[in-house]
Amino acid sequence: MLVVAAALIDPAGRCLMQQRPADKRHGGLWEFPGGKVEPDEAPVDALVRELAEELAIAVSPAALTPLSFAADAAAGARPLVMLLYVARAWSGEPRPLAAAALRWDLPAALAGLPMPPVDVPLLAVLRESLARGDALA
Ligand SMILES: Nc1nc2c([nH]c(=O)n2[C@@H]2O[C@H](COP(=O)(O)OP(=O)(O)OP(=O)(O)O)[C@@H](O)[C@H]2O)c(=O)[nH]1
Repeated sequence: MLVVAAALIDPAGRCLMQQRPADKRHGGLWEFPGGKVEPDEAPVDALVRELAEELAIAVSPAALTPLSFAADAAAGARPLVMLLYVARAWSGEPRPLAAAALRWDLPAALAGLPMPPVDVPLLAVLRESLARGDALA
């Protein structure tokens, strides 16, 4: 299963995380907004679509910068590969259309949140990248 997700970073350097509804897989955990890539869909197009569906924001494909990826091969579950992009520009104010809640926090403050396994190393990469002041993040 290929999943795409975005770290939306605001001008204060805070990252948006959303909480999965209790009745879904990984319910209650905090995740990057995004979702599954459909067959024949380009990953960036899938992410633009998911951000519109989940948050009601418009993001240009050019504003999505690939950051890293991670894989989760947990026993009993479909192997998952997640591609994480960074975005600093979008239009609209993110609204929790699909999530139980949204929160904005500095990546360092997000580290203790309960999140799916693939998100943990990706959040660490994001923190390091932001701390270095990488142009891409
Ligand atoms: N969006 C998102 N999904 C994640 C993250 N980490 C992670 O393990 N996942 C998993 O990746 C899968 C994404 O599925 P989803 O349910 O969000 O995607 P979707 O909107 O396309 O699916 P649906 O329409 O079937 O509900 C879920 O199993 C979810 O638990 C993350 O940071 N963001």
